[in-house]
This record gives sequence, C-alpha cells and structure tokens, in this order.
Amino acid sequence: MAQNGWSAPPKPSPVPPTAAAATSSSKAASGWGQSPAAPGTWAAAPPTTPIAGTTPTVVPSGWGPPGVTSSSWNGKPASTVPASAPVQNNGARMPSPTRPGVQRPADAEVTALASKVDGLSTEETEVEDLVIAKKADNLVESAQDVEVTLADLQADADAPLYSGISTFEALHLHPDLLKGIYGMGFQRPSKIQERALPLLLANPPKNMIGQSQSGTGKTAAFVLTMLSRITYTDPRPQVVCLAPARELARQIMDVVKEMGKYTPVTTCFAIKDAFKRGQKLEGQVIVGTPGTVMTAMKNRDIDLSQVKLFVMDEADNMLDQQGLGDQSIRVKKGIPPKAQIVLFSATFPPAVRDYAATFAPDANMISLRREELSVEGIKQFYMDCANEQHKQEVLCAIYGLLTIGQSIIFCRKRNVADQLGAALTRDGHECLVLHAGLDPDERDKAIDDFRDGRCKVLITTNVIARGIDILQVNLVVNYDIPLDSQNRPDPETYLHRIGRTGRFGRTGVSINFCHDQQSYNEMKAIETHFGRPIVRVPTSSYPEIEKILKAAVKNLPPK
Ligand SMILES: Nc1ncnc2c1ncn2[C@@H]1O[C@H](COP(=O)(O)OP(=O)(O)OP(=O)(O)O)[C@@H](O)[C@H]1O
Repeated sequence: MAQNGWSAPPKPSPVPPTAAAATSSSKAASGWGQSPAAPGTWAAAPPTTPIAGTTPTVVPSGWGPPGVTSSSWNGKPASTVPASAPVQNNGARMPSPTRPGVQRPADAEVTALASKVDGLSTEETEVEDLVIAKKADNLVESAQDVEVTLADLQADADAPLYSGISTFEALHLHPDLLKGIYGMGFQRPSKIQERALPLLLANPPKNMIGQSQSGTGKTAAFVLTMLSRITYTDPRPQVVCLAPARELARQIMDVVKEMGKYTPVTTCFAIKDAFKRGQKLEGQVIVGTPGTVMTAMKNRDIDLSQVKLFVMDEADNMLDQQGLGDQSIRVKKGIPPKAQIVLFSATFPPAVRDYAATFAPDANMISLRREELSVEGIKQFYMDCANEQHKQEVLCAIYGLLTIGQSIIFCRKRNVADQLGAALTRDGHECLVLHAGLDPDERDKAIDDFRDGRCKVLITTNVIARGIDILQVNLVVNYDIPLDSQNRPDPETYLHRIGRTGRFGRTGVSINFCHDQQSYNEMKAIETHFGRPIVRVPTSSYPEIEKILKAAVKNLPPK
C-alpha cells in the first residue's frame, strides 16, 4: 500500500478570512409599528448571551389577526381548527412517517407531551400524526455503556442545547404551535431557541442576527417566529424566507408545515421549476432561493407589499458578495422597508458580520466566540494518502464503514463527485451523487432517497454543505479540503460540512483526506483556526483503519 509523509508537521499556513466585501445596502428600519402588549411577561427567561441592543419589553400576545384570542384561529377554538392544507406546488416532499432514525413516541410519551399543552387532551393532539425524532441511535451509548440522553445534554448549563427554561410554554407561544412542537418530539428549548425567541417575537419587531452551532435548532427559532407573525385572515404573502439551496428550502418548508400543521397557514415554494411563468406565488409563507424569488419579482408573479418578516438562513453565505449577496440585496429592496429582518447562521466571519449589521440595522445580536463554534460531539480525523488515486482506493476500501449509519462525502468539484460516484459504483458499491449540475427533479430525488435511507452514501459538493439535517448521518468525509473562491482554506465551509453530523447532541465522525503537502497544509490551517485536534489515521493497513474508525463511529461518547 502506498505510504506518504504529509504528516511531518510543516508550519501551518494562516487562514485568511473568507470575507464578503462590505457594501452599502438600503436601510430598513426595525419595528413596523405593532401596538405593544403587556410588558414583563418574558421576565422568566432573560437572555444571557452577549446581546447588543435592547432587551425585549413586549409579549407577542395577539399573534393572530387582531381580535383573535391566543387560543383560536379566525375565531375557531384551537383544537377544532383543521390541520393546515398548505398550498402544494412542485418540489414538495411527500411526508415520510417511516424515516429511519425517526421514531414515533410511545403512547405514554404522547400523553405526557400532550398534557403539557394546556387544556388539550391526548386525542386532540392527533396521536397518529405525531412523529418524533427525540432520541437517535448514536445519542445513547458511550464506550463505557453509559447512557447519555438528550435530557442529560439539555441539562448541562455549558452545552448549546441547554436552556434556563424547561418548557416551551415559558416562551408564550400559541397553543397550536405548542402542539406542533410537541408533535415533533421537542420537549425543551435549546439555548438559541430560549434566547432568540423572546427577542424575535417582541413588539415592536426588531431585527436579529443570530448565531449558534450547527444542529442546535436555529430553524425552529425562525420558523416559530414566521408562524407567530402571520395575520391568518390575510392570504397575501407576509413572510419571505430565503435559503442558499433548493434542498435546504425544501427542508425548511417541511419544518414550516410540520410545526404549523395545527395552524391554517398557507405556503408557497419559490424554487426553480416549482411554478410556471405567469403563475402567481400565493401563500402566507414563501420559502425559496434568492435567484427564483428575484425572477418572480421581476415578472411580477409575487406580491411582496404585505411582507412583514424577511428571514435569511445561512445568512453569511447569502450575503457573501462572491456568491448570493447581490441577489439577496435585490430581494430585500422589493420588501417593505419596515419589515423585520432576521439573519441566522452557525458562522459569521468578521467582515460578513459587519455587513450583516448594515443589512439588518439595529439588530439584536446573539454571537459565538471562535472557540465556541465547534460541535463537541464530532470527532475529527485525517488520512494522509499518497496521491489522488490512493484517496479513491482508500475510500473504496472503507466503504463498509460508510454504511454503518449514513455518510456524506464532500468534493470540491462536480466532476470529482461524478468520477467518485462512478468509481464506487464500478466497485459494486451503492451511492448517490448530488450537485448543482443535475436537473431540479434529479436533485430532489437524490436528496429524498438519501433522507429516506434508500441509499446510505451521498457524494456531493458544497451545494448541501449547509443546513441539511439528516439525523442518521454519522460520518462526513471531506474528500477534498474546502477552499474559498480564492483557493484559501475555508474554515466556515469546513464547519458547516462536518456539521451535517452530530446533530442536536448526537455524535459523529469526520474524516479529511489529504493527498499532498498542499492539502495537508490546508487541513492543518483549518485545525489551527478552530484550535481543535484533527487526529491522524494511518493509511498503511486497512484493518487498522477499520478498527480505529469503526470504534469512533460506533462508540464515541457524546462529549
Ligand atoms: N428543542 C428541540 N428539541 C429536540 N430536537 C430539536 C429541538 N430543536 C431542534 N431540534 C432538532 O434538532 C435538529 C437540528 O436542528 P436545526 O436543523 O434547526 O439546526 P440548525 O441550528 O439550523 O443547524 P445548521 O446550522 O446546520 O443549519 C433537527 O432535527 C431538529 O428537529
């Protein structure tokens, strides 16, 4: 087997910031003039994260249309409102109640969860519809057979999943949203949910720039805000949510529908091929990608005049002037200037953060220090291969390992992903390839097949490096070390890629492949950036590789 010597520690090259240039943007004032509600209700859950700006003073009491009580939609009692029939257009995923790794709660659990929603019986929570993702396999066992549960992790004051409040009720959400949350198996808010939601829901609305580690529940924080801000008697678009890729937009839409299933929300996709030119985008919540929303605006296929909330997930990526920044600015220009702007990401490199502050002026900020960015449960390895060909050989050799759970293999270029897919297939191994060169329906099929566990290995590019949440992914391979548009090591993309595993307290493994001095230096630069060790796995013996990595994949303790 080929030997190599990239591990002789050379001096790591410094990682320059992958910054977006700061440019000016149209200013949006925060607050769009809702009347304030009773102060003081949030007192039980004061934010403790370093937050710039004021603390919230106001409760989102009447978050339905004016005159609707907090337990009813459009005058109907909460429990008699039918599950939403959101506008369905192309790109939608069929619900898959039997996804691997997702368990239904036992009856007793459902009773306990349902009883948390004041005044609702178990029956009213539609037990049959409850899908729970409470405890995945890799959350529970450490090498010492000590069971570590989500409850343990959420009780650890230092963990990103911890919150000072023990229930979602303390966040004063609408009962029908509480039903949606508990139906998804959530029991207790994570730190970002506890801290962001009071700020996001306060009136008058204030902009937000929110940061929290990957897999810690940012989506629920902004989706609950979206569903809380809608005036349900008005069918026009009121919320626009943008994501950098169609796969992520589709996933966010799944969460909107699942969390909002007891509300009468209507939704609409703004992703490529989901609608025809001339077809109006109708729905209270629009979720899409910036290019498609821009096109719909240009063609006057979307009425943005009533939009009061503009959310950008993976905001640092969406504001990056090398990428989607231009399109995001144009969408923002079509939205009423008083709309609340909400930006979320796990990473905000300094230059982007400065720019974000002009994009979302006077925003409340929840930030992380660099040393807090890494997800504790993800064990990081590297393998130093002799050359490109050897990388491929090693990958084929460890294929069995890739299928212990599910794994994602990231490549820098589409053609490399295609070649690798072909090589694994030639070797008799099943895998899927997904990149932006595929047609939209091919992309949808690939991610759905992977999400539903029909195939266990996904080879891809950075197109799904961010946001994709598939709990049973326990291994991420960086077949190529991620580089930015100027070919410098890209720590942010690295963090997002490896964050596809280790979701919400689960454990995971990442393996980086190096094949020459340069790729070794790039990997080392990323290691230095985060100050977390990336441990060498020798490539000289396949049994040895299997032994080390299998032990890591199977037995990692959660912390
Ligand atoms: N309070 C909660 N209790 C239990 N599970 C939760 C809770 N909040 C979120 N989750 C689950 O945790 C997982 C990760 O959440 P989410 O995708 O929102 O992470 P994220 O912070 O947006 O990550 P990324 O930065 O990678 O986009 C999801 O499967 C979600 O359903």
